[in-house]
Amino acid sequence: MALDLRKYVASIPDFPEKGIIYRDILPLMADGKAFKQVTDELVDYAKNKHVDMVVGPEARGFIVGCPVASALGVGFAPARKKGKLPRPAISSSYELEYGSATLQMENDAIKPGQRVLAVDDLLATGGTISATIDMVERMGGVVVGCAFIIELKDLHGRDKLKNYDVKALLEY
Ligand SMILES: O=P(O)(O)OC[C@H]1O[C@H](OP(=O)(O)OP(=O)(O)O)[C@H](O)[C@@H]1O
Ligand SMILES: Nc1ncnc2[nH]cnc12
Repeated sequence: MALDLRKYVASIPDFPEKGIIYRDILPLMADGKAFKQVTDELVDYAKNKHVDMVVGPEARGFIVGCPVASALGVGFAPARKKGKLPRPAISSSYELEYGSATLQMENDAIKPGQRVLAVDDLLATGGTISATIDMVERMGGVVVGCAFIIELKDLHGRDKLKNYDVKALLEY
């Protein structure tokens, strides 16, 4: 029987700043059955999309994106926080719920025409996933879906993703 994944998300008030309710996926990842169900549900969403590559932003996008890529039998390309990649990289900057940041990808991580699934743990303002999509598209990739465990509806991240197919397993 399917688990109620909401029970595995911890909600922590006033982290990392007063007024933010931090939605913590680590309890979900710590439970093998819940983690597998998340992976299976995201793979199910992606399986008819003919995905060639999965991309995910550092850090929690790696935790969720890697098992999905592996289960789909495709590669994973990380979008890393600035200054971590040793080879030539492209950059994209963005604002988020608490602060701003720059992500980078190796400039040949996606080949022109590749069909890309963007994966992250959580959609808030949409800044992180939009920066990731921006880099994929500048390399010639085609984003065929955006998949999240959690969507924070009040932050309207979906408004930035109007041109994309979006899937979130849980809404807050
Ligand atoms: O939709 P947005 O407003 O961009 O927010 C969502 C992003 O924020 C969090 O990452 P964070 O930048 O806190 O980094 P972390 O994964 O390293 O904790 C989360 O994992 C998403 O990547
Ligand atoms: N409220 C939140 N909880 C966890 N991660 C986040 N990233 C952006 N907003 C977040």
